[in-house]
Amino acid sequence: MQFEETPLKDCFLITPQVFEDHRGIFLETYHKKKFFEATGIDVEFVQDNQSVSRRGVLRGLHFQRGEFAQAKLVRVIYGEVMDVVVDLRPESPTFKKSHHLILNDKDHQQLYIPQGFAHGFLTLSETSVFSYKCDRFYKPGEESGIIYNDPDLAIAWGMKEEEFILSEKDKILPTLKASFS
Ligand SMILES: Cc1cn([C@H]2C[C@H](O)[C@@H](COP(=O)(O)OP(=O)(O)O[C@H]3O[C@@H](C)C(=O)[C@@H](O)[C@H]3O)O2)c(=O)[nH]c1=O
Repeated sequence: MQFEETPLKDCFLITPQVFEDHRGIFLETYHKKKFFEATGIDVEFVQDNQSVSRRGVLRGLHFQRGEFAQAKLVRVIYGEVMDVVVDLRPESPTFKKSHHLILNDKDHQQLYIPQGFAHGFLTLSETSVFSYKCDRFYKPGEESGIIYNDPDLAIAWGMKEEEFILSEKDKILPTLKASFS
């Protein structure tokens, strides 16, 4: 299992060791001790989530407010997505910076997203199965976000905007400037 900090502070790309034999493959998807030794982050995950999406579905960019902020460990079990994170921690050297990368069921890479980030993903394959761990419980009413096509972030999602399928709440999320001026 390899850990590499992304251009965003405290946000890590994790590449598992994949063991392949005549039966198929095996990989560790989470190892608390290895995670701590590599990152120095002592996180306790309390909720696991899974979503299934079809091509063009864009979920995000989401976060929970204040004390309900969630760190997440995200991965793709099936298919391929463009995953996007934004550092929204005013005290961070990478405040208001975004990072995007492909996650898929071939590389099995994972992204550790600290508290104080917004997160979203776009499904590039016909279907995706997305799985993630969170260190705080879901808190309805404390959800917030940044609009996917924020002019300052100008995220390269890798697909034409006309093809995006969004929830009604994600269509009306505020801009970065409106929330963090
Ligand atoms: C996130 C979540 C949703 N729900 C419910 C609320 C709602 O009725 C239904 C769908 O919720 P949403 O539309 O918010 O689901 P979704 O748009 O997939 O939200 C997720 O997006 C990605 C990008 C994230 O990073 C996650 O933290 C989460 O915000 O599931 C839960 O019961 N528990 C949860 O933890």
